Amino acid sequence: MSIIEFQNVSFAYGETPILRDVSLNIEAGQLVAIMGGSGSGKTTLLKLIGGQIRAQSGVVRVNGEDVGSLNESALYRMRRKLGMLFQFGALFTDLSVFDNVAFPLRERTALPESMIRDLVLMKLQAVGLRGAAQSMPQELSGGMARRVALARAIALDPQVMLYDEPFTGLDPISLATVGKLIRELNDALGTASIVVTHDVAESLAIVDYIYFLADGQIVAQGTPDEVKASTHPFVQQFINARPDGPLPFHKPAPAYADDLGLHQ
Ligand SMILES: Nc1ncnc2c1ncn2[C@@H]1O[C@H](COP(=O)(O)OP(=O)(O)OP(=O)(O)O)[C@@H](O)[C@H]1O
Repeated sequence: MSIIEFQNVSFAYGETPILRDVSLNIEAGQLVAIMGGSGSGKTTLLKLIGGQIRAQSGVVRVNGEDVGSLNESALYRMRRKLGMLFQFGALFTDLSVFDNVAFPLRERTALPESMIRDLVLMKLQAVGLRGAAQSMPQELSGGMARRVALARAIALDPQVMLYDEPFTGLDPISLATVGKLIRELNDALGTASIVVTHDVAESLAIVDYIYFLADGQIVAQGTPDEVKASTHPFVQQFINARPDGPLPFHKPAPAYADDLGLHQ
């Protein structure tokens, strides 16, 4: 069964359409990348899953539940199944690594402290940082901090993991480590995961499937092998990092001479 399902979803901010007729399915155990240029609607798509915004038409389902029709308490319950790692995955700087990972467990469960301790150590072990449990965030490298944020995001054993630019600002080795962890945790937890990223090489290395968004629409999709072999102009432009193509370098503008006031 699909854990995440978009059925002909359209979303607009006021009169400005952001997503148009988006359909996709993600099953348990699947790791999917959403790629697309700046402003193409990637973060909007994640917000629809979290229920921060509601689609004007179409249906977004998480684990079979129509997110757009949930009331506040049902939404709160649904969000417990979501783990999120946002850009830079900010840790609480006044809390130790241990307390950062314990935070969602203390906030959202009534588990006794002895059990919380075991769970925190298990999550830190999974990201290779049990040895840093007593460190403060400022003592960690960027890559380590991202891994702690990852341990915190999976603290409640989510069914769905959403990653918004998880690789931003990481050196190549930390980036590969975080990528490998995202894949391993996905498989170990059997989650449905979405990674929003600009990192083509890392996505092709770790994900099962890729959706390309342009201007609020899915313009191409496929497995990493299909994407590598694709002759689709948008995919070509994206994976070869060409500055111009279907995604134009120039934002549409009035004629240059008119803009400069060069009238005859
Ligand atoms: N609250 C808002 N009100 C109005 N417009 C918004 C709002 N939030 C985002 N937008 C617009 O919606 C469009 C899509 O934004 P979104 O954040 O989904 O893009 P994105 O693909 O994640 O981009 P990036 O890669 O730059 O983060 C953008 O043009 C943005 O300016």
